Amino acid sequence: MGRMIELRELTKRYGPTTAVDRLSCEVRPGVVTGFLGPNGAGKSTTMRMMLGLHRPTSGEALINGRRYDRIRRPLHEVGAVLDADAAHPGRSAFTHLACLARSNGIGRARVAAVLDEVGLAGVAHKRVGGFSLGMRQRLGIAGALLGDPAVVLLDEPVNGLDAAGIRWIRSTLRSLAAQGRTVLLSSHLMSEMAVTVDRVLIIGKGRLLEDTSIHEMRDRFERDVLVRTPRPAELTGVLTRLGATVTPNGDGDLIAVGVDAPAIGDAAAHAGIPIHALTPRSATLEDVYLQMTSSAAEYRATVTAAPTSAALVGAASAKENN
Ligand SMILES: Nc1ncnc2c1ncn2[C@@H]1O[C@H](COP(=O)(O)OP(=O)(O)OP(=O)(O)O)[C@@H](O)[C@H]1O
Repeated sequence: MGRMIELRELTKRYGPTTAVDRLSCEVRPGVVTGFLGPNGAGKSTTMRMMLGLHRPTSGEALINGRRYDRIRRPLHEVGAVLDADAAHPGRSAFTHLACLARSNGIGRARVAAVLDEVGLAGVAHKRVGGFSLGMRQRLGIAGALLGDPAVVLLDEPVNGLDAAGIRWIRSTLRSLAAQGRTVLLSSHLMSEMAVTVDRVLIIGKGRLLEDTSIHEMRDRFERDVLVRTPRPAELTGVLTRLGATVTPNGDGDLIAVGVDAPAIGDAAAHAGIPIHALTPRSATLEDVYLQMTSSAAEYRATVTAAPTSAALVGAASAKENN
């Protein structure tokens, strides 16, 4: 297989808890993939199995076609940042990386190069204990890049970072992907992911809910239009004849799906029905994600009124029936 991550029916149970449940998917090179799910969904457990830190109950996780424990020089194939505080606070950044490098047969020149790459060259000999969270994250990434690996894994890399730190991580991951690497990062926040990743793997309760691109996710969830009119019954008749699905929203307004705002305006004008407001709306990715994962949390869903549109609820419940 190519240089990528492959999960095959990966499963991890802790006593009665199934943390990861027959997860099968591929993470491709050349793009940034987000591994997304609410707290407790199984992201960390999955990443730890990819890195050979936990043994799967069944199934397997392959990196470039091999299980981690079969990889002879792991740092050269997969770099990981699981915990920003992995470095000893009393050591300097350089010493920390030099120890890591030595155990993998990597020279000191490479240590200096990665420190430069992450912007820590100026503080290479300062104690890690005095580093900010952003600096510790950079150091973690420097460690992950030491062996120039084709696969890079990061667990919640932007957690707690300020805006500049998040921007830096984002552009760093993009350039790593552009170099042809496989980049997987976990998060529980869709808002973070939407601007950073190309593809998303969404999990809930250890199960794969979605494996798609951000673009596809945006496109799939239909838009709707909020319409305010003093003659809702008549307008509903007109729009229904145009093929729209119209539902009252409870505040006296109508929600129309399957027809866009200009068509609604034209049809209303043609019928002589006044329009007081016409608002196209789209479900945000955050809404879509919350809807998806909340139904996973309940396993089988009674789909309750979504915070956004009727179209969104329809799409999400259709998916559950698959
Ligand atoms: N060592 C363990 N022993 C027992 N249960 C565990 C253990 N590790 C994880 N779990 C359980 O497995 C499930 C998945 O946990 P995991 O930490 O992988 O989720 P996560 O998606 O990474 O969540 P978070 O975003 O909170 O880190 C949870 O229900 C958790 O309680």
